[in-house]
Amino acid sequence: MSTSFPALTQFSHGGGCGCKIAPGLLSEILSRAPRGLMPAELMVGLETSDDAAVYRLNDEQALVATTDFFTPIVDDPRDFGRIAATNALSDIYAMGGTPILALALVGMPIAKLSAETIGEVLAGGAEVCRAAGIPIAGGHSIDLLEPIYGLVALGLVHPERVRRNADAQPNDVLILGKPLGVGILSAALKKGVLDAAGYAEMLAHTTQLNRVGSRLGGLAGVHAMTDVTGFGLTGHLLEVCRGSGLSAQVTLADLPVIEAAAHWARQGVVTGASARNWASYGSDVVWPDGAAPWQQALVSDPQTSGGLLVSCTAESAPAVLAAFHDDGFAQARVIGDLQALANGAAPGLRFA
Ligand SMILES: Nc1ncnc2c1ncn2[C@@H]1O[C@H](COP(=O)(O)OP(=O)(O)OP(=O)(O)O)[C@@H](O)[C@H]1O
Ligand SMILES: [Mg+2]
Repeated sequence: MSTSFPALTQFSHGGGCGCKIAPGLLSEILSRAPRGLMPAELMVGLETSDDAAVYRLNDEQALVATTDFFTPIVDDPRDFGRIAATNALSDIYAMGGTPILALALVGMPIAKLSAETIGEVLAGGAEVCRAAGIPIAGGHSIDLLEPIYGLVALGLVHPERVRRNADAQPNDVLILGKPLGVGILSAALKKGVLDAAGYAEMLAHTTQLNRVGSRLGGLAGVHAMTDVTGFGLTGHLLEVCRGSGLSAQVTLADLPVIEAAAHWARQGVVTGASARNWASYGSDVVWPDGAAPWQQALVSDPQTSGGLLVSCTAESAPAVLAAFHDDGFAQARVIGDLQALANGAAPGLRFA
């Protein structure tokens, strides 16, 4: 961590994916906008809150398009740039796609931050795009009160390898690629109680590219995929359930968890966004009697640059887990499954 730059989180009211507008309010806002055009080539649009738009170019190729930007979640400018870029590319991988190019989105308080500091943020983003094998081919930059950074990301995917969040099938198992808790670690950082090892762990997870998604899109048993970000595991899994018309069961004891995050959550160190997220899930979530409040904070914890959530057949689960493990996602594991809806029941999620 460099010390020669001003601490970036002092400029942000809430960092990373924790500054996303909560799902309930977002859908209310979006419902007020007139419905846009729906060309036949648009394979994935707004309707199921999916990770990216997908537009069929020809029989072999579809364009995947997404954008993500947010305020600083860490103090170090280069680390902030790396995390934001890794997060922005994640939605391409979550559709089964491969990124081809990015544009940078930059808003910075230029009276408070030097060109050198802002340049470090951009260098962090450039480092990640280079690792992902793509150029940053342009962008847009404005003077703003709070720093924001992110990317427009474009990718390609074979139309048959597109993995929506709405195509999960009954009896699929659910596999989560990264452990939960980076939001809790960011709350500990903001409180000044996160040690160097905790910071290193947060950075390791948030800068790990979800590249394995391109490979998973090619596995026949993989029906649906999304990435877990600002709405927490519960929010993004509910998007899968609603889009697919299914109910989910998740076993709390099977969740991969960052140990330091469990420690801080038990002490009550959590983000404000987790309570907002929880409130927005409403009655679609059944919570077991006796489960601890820190576990509730964990399943609603906003994950900045979180893991892929895969819905696949039980037969393909070993191959999915092997792909994750090969790609360095050591803590990927099965966390639950999906079932058809009972007569008249609404899509929902039950924790056990
Ligand atoms: N202003 C907006 N206009 C149109 N669509 C929007 C707007 N803001 C958000 N959306 C859409 O709402 C949905 C929000 O769902 P969600 O946050 O899970 O998406 P996401 O892009 O996968 O998030 P993340 O980038 O954090 O993974 C997405 O489909 C997104 O494209
Ligand atoms: Mg997403």
